[in-house]
Amino acid sequence: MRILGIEGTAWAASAAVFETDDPDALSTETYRTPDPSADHVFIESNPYQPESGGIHPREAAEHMGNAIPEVVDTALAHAADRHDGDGPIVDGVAFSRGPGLGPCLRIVGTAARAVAQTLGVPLLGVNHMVAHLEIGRYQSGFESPVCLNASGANAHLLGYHNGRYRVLGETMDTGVGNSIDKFTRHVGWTHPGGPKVEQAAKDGSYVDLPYVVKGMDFSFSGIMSAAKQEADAGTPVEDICVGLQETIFAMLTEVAERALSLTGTDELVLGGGVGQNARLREMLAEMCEQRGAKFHAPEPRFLRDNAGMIAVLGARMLNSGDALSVEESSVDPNFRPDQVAVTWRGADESVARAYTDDGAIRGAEATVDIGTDEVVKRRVPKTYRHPELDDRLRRERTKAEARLTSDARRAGVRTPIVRDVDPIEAVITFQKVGDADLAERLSPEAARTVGEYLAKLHRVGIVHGDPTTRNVRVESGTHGTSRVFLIDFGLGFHTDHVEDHAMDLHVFAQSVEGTADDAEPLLDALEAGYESIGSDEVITRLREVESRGRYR
Ligand SMILES: C[C@@H](O)[C@H](NC(=O)OP(=O)(O)OC[C@H]1O[C@@H](n2cnc3c(N)ncnc32)[C@H](O)[C@@H]1O)C(=O)O
Ligand SMILES: Nc1ncnc2c1ncn2[C@@H]1O[C@H](COP(=O)(O)OP(=O)(O)OP(=O)(O)O)[C@@H](O)[C@H]1O
Ligand SMILES: [Fe+2]
Repeated sequence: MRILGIEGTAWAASAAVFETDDPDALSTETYRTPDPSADHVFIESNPYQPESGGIHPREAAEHMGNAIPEVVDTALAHAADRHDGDGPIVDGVAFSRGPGLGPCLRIVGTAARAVAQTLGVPLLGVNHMVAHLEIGRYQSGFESPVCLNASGANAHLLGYHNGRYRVLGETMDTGVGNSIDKFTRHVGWTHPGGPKVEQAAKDGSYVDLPYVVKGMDFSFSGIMSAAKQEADAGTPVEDICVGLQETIFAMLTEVAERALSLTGTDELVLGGGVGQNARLREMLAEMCEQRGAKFHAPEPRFLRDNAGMIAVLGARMLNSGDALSVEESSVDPNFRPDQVAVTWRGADESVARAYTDDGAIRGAEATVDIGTDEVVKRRVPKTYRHPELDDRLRRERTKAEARLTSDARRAGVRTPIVRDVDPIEAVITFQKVGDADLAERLSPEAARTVGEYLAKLHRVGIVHGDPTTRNVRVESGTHGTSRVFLIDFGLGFHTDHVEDHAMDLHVFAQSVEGTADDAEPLLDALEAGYESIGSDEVITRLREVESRGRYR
């Protein structure tokens, strides 16, 4: 099978030819690790380089108008060379349908339709974000990994469940590459800034910057303002670059680890242009090695925007009969990865794995030894993090967790009793509570209680910070009654901000959607529980958080 791919969502005008002698490796029925020697990928790209500032949509579209026909011609000439005579020179034309800049996407769509019609072959509309993560999954042969996409306009964690890619966590403001590029513009460097930050960081020393994760979500705006202020105050820019890399990439590594811990999977793949950064890859590889997980990052030509990843996913789509008619092939600048009906994967595959509790649990942050009536939680040093950052986080979180676990109980929420705290060693001894994590015992009744608990916390100005289905314990009593406990307050803090309260609900909802078969009744119960005690304003804000398009 031979597929032409076309990419042009923002800066890379790119065309590719993907050819495989092993089409079985594309299919879900004969699932197995692809044989890399059976594949051939040719990529021709022409990047748009803004003369000053960031990407200008109009200039980018002009670039696509000139460069797309050229790269497509080059790729088609290559396909013609490899063709042995019968039938059309490619079996299908795959193109980036979105997300991206509208004017650029329209040029890509027009080119793809023209080639597909001329050759009389199927048209394949690819979601660019799903392509960023499927390339790593295809190459690695991993069955059901957590996927971290670290690209320019986005940053998110995805896992496949029930026929779709679920967003397990994502940026609450700008994409990771765009955030870095904004800082480099501030200090007068040309676009793109990411590679320059990586280079400059080689000569700098670490400076502290704000570190913001909320469950598996995160945000970059605070750290970026702080970085700009440091630059204005005269801190050497190389030092800020070290601080930026250490902080941002530790955040991404932490949320990736939390997603592994939540889903129980032991496979991680990386995608997106920021994935070319060696320090990010090093942190992820180290984290995975330490928890016995497998990690795969594609080579740089498949990480940055490229048509190779579009062609490879197009081949899988064609293989599952997932072609588009010309009439329904319009582009979509806001195409979210969780909107894609995934036809090329088995309906019962899932990122969520059965959980084994063997007496010592490895969470995202800590190791937890489970005794008969006590548990000991140790925040062991994370060697992927800069030692200063690691010390700070372990100490702060241990103190916050001990204090908030007790504060929450006074607010009427069931939590384990704290028996001992050692903030220096970052160890807490708790009463053992519950007989399973909520992830194993999902029920609308328990979800309702979680809603009530969060409302009680918010009423006294406490945010949990990480209320996932693994941070709720359930104890079954006689006659079908059960008691519910909240644990793991390490990311908690005190605030009355509606946004932070809504984020607690959002984090819980995402953890349910990523792993439950029927999330709807659980989420309804969560909200009903919350509304019975908490403020409507928070639910209204939750709707807003959920609807935020993040492709800016
Ligand atoms: C929608 C689509 O157009 C968009 N594409 C995109 O953002 O291009 P991508 O190639 O995935 O990523 C580009 C970003 O990747 C950053 N980047 C490139 N090399 C880097 C490096 N060595 N270290 C850090 N960032 C790097 C650049 O600064 C830039 O912000 C996306 O995937 O979000
Ligand atoms: N007090 C407790 N009683 C019973 N089980 C507990 C208790 N505390 C923790 N556990 C078990 O240990 C697991 C990990 O604990 P915890 O969530 O506190 O660690 P973590 O490393 O912070 O995890 P993450 O950051 O991934 O949520 C829990 O999911 C739960 O199964
Ligand atoms: Fe991209």
